Amino acid sequence: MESFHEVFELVSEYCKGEISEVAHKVWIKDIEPLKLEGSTAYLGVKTDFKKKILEERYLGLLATAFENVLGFEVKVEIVCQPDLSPAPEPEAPFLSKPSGNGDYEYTFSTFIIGPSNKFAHAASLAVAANPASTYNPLFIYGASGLGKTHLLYAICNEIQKNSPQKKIIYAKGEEFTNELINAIATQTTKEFHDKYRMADVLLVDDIQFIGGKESTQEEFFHTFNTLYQAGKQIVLTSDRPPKEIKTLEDRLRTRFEWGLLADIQPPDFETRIAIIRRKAQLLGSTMPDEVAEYIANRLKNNIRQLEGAVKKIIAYEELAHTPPSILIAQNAIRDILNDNQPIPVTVERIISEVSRTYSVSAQDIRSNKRSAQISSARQIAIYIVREITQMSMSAIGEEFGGRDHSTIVYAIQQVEKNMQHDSVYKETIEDIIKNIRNN
Ligand SMILES: Nc1ncnc2c1ncn2[C@@H]1O[C@H](COP(=O)(O)OP(=O)(O)OP(=O)(O)O)[C@@H](O)[C@H]1O
Repeated sequence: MESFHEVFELVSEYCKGEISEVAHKVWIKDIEPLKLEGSTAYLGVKTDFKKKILEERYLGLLATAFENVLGFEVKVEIVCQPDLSPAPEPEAPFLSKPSGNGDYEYTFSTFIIGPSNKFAHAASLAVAANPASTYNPLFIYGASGLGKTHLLYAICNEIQKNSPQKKIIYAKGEEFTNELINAIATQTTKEFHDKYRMADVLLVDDIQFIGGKESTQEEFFHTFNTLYQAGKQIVLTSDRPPKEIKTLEDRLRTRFEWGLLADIQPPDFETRIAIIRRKAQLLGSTMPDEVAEYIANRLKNNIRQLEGAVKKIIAYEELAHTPPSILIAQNAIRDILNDNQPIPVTVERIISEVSRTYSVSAQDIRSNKRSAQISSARQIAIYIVREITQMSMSAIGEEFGGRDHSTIVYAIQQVEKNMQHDSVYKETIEDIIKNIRNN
């Protein structure tokens, strides 16, 4: 029989499907499976409070999960043992420990190399082998779903494997921003500084999201300098190169360009085929050549989509006992393309991005106030709404304080005119549109 730990892993997995991710993380994930004696499972927790909550709310779920996994009825006993197994302090904590996507780990060995990504791959390998001594910072950029996060995690995993004592901190640009805002609100900015500035390796995914946010950029600037001067490695990813993140301050842009910029392009046909085959293999199956070619000819720009198609086809194979065929691939691809329809952008989202960029409140943008700064931000918001939504002029007017059709047309013409004469103005608007679309 498998060890009780393994049994409990399956129990925990079962529970995960039944309750929210947060509840699972808080109440179930950290349970210490102690022993199975007869048909009683003893589960350890660190505090009386946890024991109480588990007993009140989750005993039934745990019992059902055990029964499901083991095939017989199990009585669950929660034991509070604060001293017997104190929570070990991790040696080198990740902020949010990156691993993989559930099917496989994001490591160098699961990354397929082709002409489109070999430069970024080689640079990542070099950084992982010798942090802070080759390329610093390493800045990886490319469109969505092409493997930036995979490479970032691979660097993390490799450094952690070779030097477990190193403190690796991983965050998304958005998380860095939100954490800072929380720290400011709760007056814990010192803890925030300490946390990031103690890193031996700092990896920030989707750094473009700090663009336009003044205090975040300020904070990141100091974090960057502190780490860089102390000889620590920094790795950043973005959907575009630094010079195209128009709302990024120059002092950050130049720093991001100090090290190495490595781009990732969409994979060519051979690489797409290799990826399809490898994904099928990782899922314990094989993809017939004609099906692999069929997929590779239709999904060209996004590896996440290729992977999604392979997963669907193999799930179908397992559930319906039907081998992969072009017909099944056709359905899978149709589903993937439908699933990936962009979420419609709301006026609220546009206004909030404009408000952030020009430091004008969303309320003022929607109002009738006429100061130059507010009017200009409002005109830009109107222009962007017209550019990227299907709304009619009068519906847009409604959103912006009940303005009439001609006022909206006037605002759009003003912006178009300004864009022709002022390249910074134009690029900032393009940047805002990219952020809205990519979020
Ligand atoms: N070269 C590759 N070999 C194997 N798998 C890959 C490769 N590139 C991407 N993938 C897989 O494709 C999926 C999407 O990749 P990833 O999340 O790294 O993309 P991304 O560039 O970070 O996208 P986004 O900007 O949307 O976050 C992942 O599951 C990843 O493992």
